[in-house]
Amino acid sequence: MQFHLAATVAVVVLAAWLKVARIDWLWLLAAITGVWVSELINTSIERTIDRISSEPHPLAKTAKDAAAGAVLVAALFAAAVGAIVLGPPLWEACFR
Ligand SMILES: Nc1ncnc2c1ncn2[C@@H]1O[C@H](COP(=O)(O)OP(=O)(O)OP(=O)(O)O)[C@@H](O)[C@H]1O
Repeated sequence: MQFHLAATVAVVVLAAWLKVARIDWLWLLAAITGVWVSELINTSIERTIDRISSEPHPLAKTAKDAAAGAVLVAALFAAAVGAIVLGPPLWEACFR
């Protein structure tokens, strides 16, 4: 959660500094929201499974791994959006 908060602040500050277009703000906000929502659901599933039983069980493993996979998918989407939206203007600002 602390990593997500730091990443969110960094992206928002960088996007504001680069003055990205309004439509690009929507992509960034969608990506940030996707990561936060998937992480919150992942945490909820993990805690619920741990509350029910700490015994190893194949279904518990599948549920936790699927929830973690959802976070990974959202993070990959966010990385792609970040690269597409922030990459070119950042390159422009740094090297031209
Ligand atoms: N009850 C269980 N039965 C079987 N496998 C489990 C069980 N609990 C966890 N595992 C396996 O161990 C891995 C790590 O579990 P853990 O609960 O530490 O999740 P985590 O993703 O590391 O959570 P956190 O975000 O709290 O660090 C899971 O991805 C899952 O494969």
